[in-house]
Amino acid sequence: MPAPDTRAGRDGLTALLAEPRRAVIALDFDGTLAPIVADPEQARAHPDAVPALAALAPEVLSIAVITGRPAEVAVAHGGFGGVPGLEHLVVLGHYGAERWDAVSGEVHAPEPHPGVDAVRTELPGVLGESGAGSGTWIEEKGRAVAVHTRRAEDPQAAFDVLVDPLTELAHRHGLVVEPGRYVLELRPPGMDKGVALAAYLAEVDAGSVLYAGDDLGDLPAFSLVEELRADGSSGVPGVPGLLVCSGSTEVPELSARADLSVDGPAGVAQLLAGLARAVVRTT
Ligand SMILES: O=P(O)(O)OC[C@H]1O[C@H](O[C@H]2O[C@H](CO)[C@@H](O)[C@H](O)[C@H]2O)[C@H](O)[C@@H](O)[C@@H]1O
Repeated sequence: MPAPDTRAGRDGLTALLAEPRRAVIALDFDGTLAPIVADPEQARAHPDAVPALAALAPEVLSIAVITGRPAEVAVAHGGFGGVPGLEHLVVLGHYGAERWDAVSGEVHAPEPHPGVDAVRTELPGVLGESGAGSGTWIEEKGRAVAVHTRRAEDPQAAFDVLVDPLTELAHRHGLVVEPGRYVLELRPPGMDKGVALAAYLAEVDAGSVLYAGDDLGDLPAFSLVEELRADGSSGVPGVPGLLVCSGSTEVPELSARADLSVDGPAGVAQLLAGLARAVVRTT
């Protein structure tokens, strides 16, 4: 097991290993469990990720995937359905607005936000006027739409020219812009990965948490874990936590906040497998 760089992270890992049956393992999907690829349709979980999750799951309180993807898409691309060991997996999709659980195999979701239809109609015109250029394309996500620039000649330049017009379009229809790795998503407000993780940890009465992510959309979950463990410093029992960055050169903000950085999805899978071995030894 690699040692976390911070005291708080080492405390989080110690708590997790001391009482694994009270630990929640929460993970982002793209860039954390699945390597980044140019076409989101082709993204799949790293081959070592699901076996590691399946080995770890029976030893901990629960495992949750918290993703910007629609829940069903993450389940399909992750290959999470029907896996022995993952019978209680939960996938919180659309930043927590949707929920799939392996027990029922069903997705629960709120009513669609009317602003998404309006944005969908206007988006091609806004993109055409923006000067973002070829290679910029729209991902249809049902409850949201995302504009990707990874395939543009200059992905960062295309991203930069889109920020203002897409923010204006989103706000005009009551939506927010979620920036990510060469992607700007226009989605309903009111939910983020911190809100989703807080509700989930309370629901299962977690005694510790590990959160792993790679992108800006994971920062609210990082903040939540930081808040929960800081509670312990004021005399109120806090929740120990370990923040893991699935490292890339694209998002330095995450590694700066993490207790432990690993080498992308391969490193995350290796960490999960190491945790599984460690908790089996201690239980
Ligand atoms: O919360 P996540 O699970 O990290 O999902 C966030 C976004 O991920 C996807 O885009 C990212 O992955 C693609 C496939 O590797 C890559 O092509 C793209 O550049 C990345 O930004 C997904 O397509 C988005 O809908 C999600 O919002």
